[in-house]
Amino acid sequence: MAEKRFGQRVVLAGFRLDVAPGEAVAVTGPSGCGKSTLLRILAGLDHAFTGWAERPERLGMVFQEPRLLPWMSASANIALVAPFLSPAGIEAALAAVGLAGEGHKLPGRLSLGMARRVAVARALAVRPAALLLDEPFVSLDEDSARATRAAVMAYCAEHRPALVMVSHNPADLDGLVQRVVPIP
Ligand SMILES: Nc1ncnc2c1ncn2[C@@H]1O[C@H](COP(=O)(O)OP(=O)(O)OP(=O)(O)O)[C@@H](O)[C@H]1O
Repeated sequence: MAEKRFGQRVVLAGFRLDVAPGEAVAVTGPSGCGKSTLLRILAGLDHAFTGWAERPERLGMVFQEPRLLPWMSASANIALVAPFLSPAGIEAALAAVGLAGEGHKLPGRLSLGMARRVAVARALAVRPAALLLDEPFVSLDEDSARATRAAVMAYCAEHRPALVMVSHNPADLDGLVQRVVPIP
């Protein structure tokens, strides 16, 4: 349950969301209704709100922008959050999102779509109990989006995290989530 104020602007008033382990939920709503704000609150990145939020310790988050460390290769960005993975494990994480053989590249040498896929691979690599995805497949071509969506679905089938995703794409809403929660 949360209510967040930005000056006079109030978002998420009276909003409540419960997501069980193994459940996948899409949050939809008009631009500016508070979807990204909700994810930040759920992730524990924003504490200045009225209400409460509970989350498991192991979180994976994909922001609207990839947010990779620009001085580290794609593989090193993943290794940073998942030091328990072997080089082969990191290569497998990249291959799962269609980026086999690209791990040596710095973020500046990746397209936006590739960087977004590295961000998804990084979020899955931490083996999160909750996965928070902010429009994760936007700006991906159809094949990349399909591969990346499949990687998320495979992770969910195997590890059963609670998944909260911001998306307007019917392909996500049909295939990936069990429930759509509109924010007014
Ligand atoms: N740091 C901030 N300072 C002031 N206002 C903010 C701030 N962050 C968000 N807002 C406002 O809060 C509202 C919710 O923003 P948020 O980014 O959560 O919306 P959203 O539903 O994710 O939008 P979109 O679909 O366009 O990404 C918007 O009106 C936005 O202008």
